[in-house]
Amino acid sequence: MKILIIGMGYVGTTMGVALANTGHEVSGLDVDKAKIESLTKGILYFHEPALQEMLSKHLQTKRLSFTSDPKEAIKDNEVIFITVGTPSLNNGNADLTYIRQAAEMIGKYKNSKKIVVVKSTVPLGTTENVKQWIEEATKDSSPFDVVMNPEFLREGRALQDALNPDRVVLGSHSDEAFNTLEQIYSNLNCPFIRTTPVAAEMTKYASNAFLATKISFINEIARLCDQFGIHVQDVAKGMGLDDRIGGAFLQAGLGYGGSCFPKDVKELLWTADHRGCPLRILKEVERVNHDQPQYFIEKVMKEFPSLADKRIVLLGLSFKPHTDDIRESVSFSIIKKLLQEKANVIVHDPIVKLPNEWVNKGVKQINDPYEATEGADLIIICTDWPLYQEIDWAKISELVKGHYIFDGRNILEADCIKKLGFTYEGIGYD
Ligand SMILES: NC(=O)C1=CN([C@@H]2O[C@H](COP(=O)(O)OP(=O)(O)OC[C@H]3O[C@@H](n4cnc5c(N)ncnc54)[C@H](O)[C@@H]3O)[C@@H](O)[C@H]2O)C=CC1
Ligand SMILES: O=C(O)[C@H]1O[C@H](OP(=O)(O)OP(=O)(O)OC[C@H]2O[C@@H](n3ccc(=O)[nH]c3=O)[C@H](O)[C@@H]2O)[C@H](O)[C@@H](O)[C@@H]1O
Repeated sequence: MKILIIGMGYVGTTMGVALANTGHEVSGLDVDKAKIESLTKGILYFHEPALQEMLSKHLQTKRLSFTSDPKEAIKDNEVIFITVGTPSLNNGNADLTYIRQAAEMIGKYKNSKKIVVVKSTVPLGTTENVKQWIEEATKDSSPFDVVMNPEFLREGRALQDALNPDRVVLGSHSDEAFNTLEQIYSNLNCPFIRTTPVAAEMTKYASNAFLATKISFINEIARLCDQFGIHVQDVAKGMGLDDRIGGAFLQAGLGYGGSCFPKDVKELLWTADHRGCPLRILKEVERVNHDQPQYFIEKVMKEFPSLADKRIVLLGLSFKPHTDDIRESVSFSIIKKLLQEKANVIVHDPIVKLPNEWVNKGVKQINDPYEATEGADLIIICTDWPLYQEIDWAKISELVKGHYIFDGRNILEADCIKKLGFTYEGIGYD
């Protein structure tokens, strides 16, 4: 089938590659010409495991192409996915500017029957608005359907998730649209759910909100574990083996970051408040997450009442491993607090380049982990990159000045690290 995807970000690019891989003929459209230029040359402009290889492959099979020309792209394709961003406004509400622009663009250039699929995460009721925005912008009388089809992939394993999702949720009022989407996804071996657009929108927000809740829940339990000298990992393992609970998303640490959980939790809270139906549990989830970096810094400052002029090496800048995405990364909340305490901050990340804004504030990046840790007074781990488990901590113990490790992701074996002479502190783990 011929498919157009509007918005070549993390989701749109991954989807495009995955759909091309299942035999569809996919065009990717973006307003950002630099992204289109890069993708057309076969260069993935962000880091995502395995995606580069498959992008190159499907440029060669010619099942994947990219364009900046909305008129031709919309005319040529009957099925159009929208994967543009829905960032937070200052009040927490999602900014629908890009969604509306995409809808109006479809309306403007639409010349025949279309199925428009909203893949972006959009607030309750938005899919109906998309329909209206297309109608208002079009002179063309041929029919069109709108479907809400939320995306559940995770960064760092986006392609794997796109090729093997746990479920496909489709929200529409049209059987024909349901059938077309099921045909597009016919190679996927997972349950399909047919529902209304607004229920599909809610399913996406409720899923992210629930996962965020698991994280804040275990982080609070970890704080109590700290009080009693309990290893929270042991507790999470014991809980997770119960099928009704499940072991995923019970990794205590610095809290959740990224481009989605923080923004989607805010949006759902905003919507609930404005309907007079506040979500009390979710409010606390957000509060616990907000306080988690401060809780961690307080642990550090118990050992170091003054951080002024201390050489602190911070490991990990991305919001999670296997991605170069730093949107809402907790690492930067930690760096900010360390700078407020007048510390001397050195950072390391296997793939992220420190943005200039932070270089200008005096933060220094060193690309070799051994060179970075040389002369350190203390080390802070912010991202659970496997590299930080694999590096030679015995060698590092000979390079540092002070033997202190604060592990914000609980990734090191405390006993082994302590044997090397380090004082080790995790979260709910020491
Ligand atoms: N990043 C993720 O892991 C996931 C994101 N989502 C949701 O998917 C949506 C997209 O997220 P990302 O891919 O991370 O965003 P992104 O910011 O990486 O990409 C969005 C792209 O849309 C483009 N764009 C904006 N307006 C446009 C227009 N009128 N026409 C053509 N292109 C336009 C931008 O230039 C950008 O390249 C969001 O709603 C997000 O919440 C859902 C699941 C996973
Ligand atoms: O809507 C979205 O954009 C996506 O948001 C999350 O995916 P993502 O943000 O890529 O990454 P996660 O693996 O969920 O991690 C999010 C944050 O939670 C943290 N986390 C995760 C799991 C855990 O046990 N503990 C924990 O602190 C991570 O370090 C990271 O900062 C969801 O997992 C996806 O299903 C969803 O599609």
